[in-house]
Amino acid sequence: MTDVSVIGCGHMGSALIRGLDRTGTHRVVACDLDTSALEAVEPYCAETTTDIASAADADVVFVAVKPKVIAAVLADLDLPADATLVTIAAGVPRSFVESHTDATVVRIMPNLAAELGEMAAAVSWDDVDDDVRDILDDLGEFVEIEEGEMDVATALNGSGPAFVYYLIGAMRKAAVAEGLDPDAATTLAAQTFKGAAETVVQSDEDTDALIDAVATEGGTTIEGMEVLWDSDVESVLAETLGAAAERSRELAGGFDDE
Ligand SMILES: NC(=O)C1=CN([C@@H]2O[C@H](COP(=O)(O)OP(=O)(O)OC[C@H]3O[C@@H](n4cnc5c(N)ncnc54)[C@H](OP(=O)(O)O)[C@@H]3O)[C@@H](O)[C@H]2O)C=CC1
Ligand SMILES: O=C(O)[C@@H]1CCC=N1
Repeated sequence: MTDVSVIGCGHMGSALIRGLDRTGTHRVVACDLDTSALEAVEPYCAETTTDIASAADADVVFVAVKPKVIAAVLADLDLPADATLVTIAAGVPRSFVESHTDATVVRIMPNLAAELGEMAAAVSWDDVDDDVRDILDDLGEFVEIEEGEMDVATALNGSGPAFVYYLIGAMRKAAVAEGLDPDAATTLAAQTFKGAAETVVQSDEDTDALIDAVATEGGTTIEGMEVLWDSDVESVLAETLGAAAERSRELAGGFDDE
């Protein structure tokens, strides 16, 4: 049983809280200034509080507020050296957080699938912290990266769910335009992404080989793939990730002199 607190119970903080509740192996204190945010997570945690001091008494403290308020939150948060502070804020360097706390700082980029135990997270840290490792295992999959790679990870797995929602929506829309029932199209589009993602995770083959397996000679898939290969979809996706990563770098720039 690890004592965890989550400061900031908005979209990402509440996803972490709900995800941790699924495992039943953590005692979670939720902290937010907004009482309606606390009411929403109350069923999933041991305690809710508007008092940041009550959230400081935990082994692992997630700071899940927006980058623009993190300095104010850190100023009010007094953690002992044996605590671990997990920062999830896009673009906020670990060194900035370290300069405002005695706790060990771990920087992660999570995503909203934490709520379902299907999070993809990128983590940068010096020493492996077993409590944090166990928590991340409970919430999904994580990879360890250098902090310099955090901007691209933020684009890929942090912002990524939004890009994937867009792609699912676009395929669904196209199927409906071709005459499919909208509810059927939603199920088939979403489950196709889910199944394809699981195949990539479980297969030893690369995505080109997996495409070959779908594309029967003289069949339907190759006709669609020819359109994709001739299009600028690949460069549009590169631009999409590039824009998100660039914004992460810009946010980091705001913490250079602090
Ligand atoms: N959303 C996502 O998918 C992801 C977000 N992140 C990171 O997570 C962080 C939070 O993002 P997100 O959840 O989207 O933002 P939200 O605005 O949804 O949540 C932030 C919460 O923090 C609350 N808050 C503000 N100030 C304080 C304070 N002083 N003490 C306690 N709580 C406070 C806010 O209240 P109020 O609304 O009243 O200001 C709000 O409820 C960001 O740093 C973001 O970069 C990382 C990965 C994915
Ligand atoms: O959009 C954002 O800034 C946050 C970080 C990654 C996902 N959401």
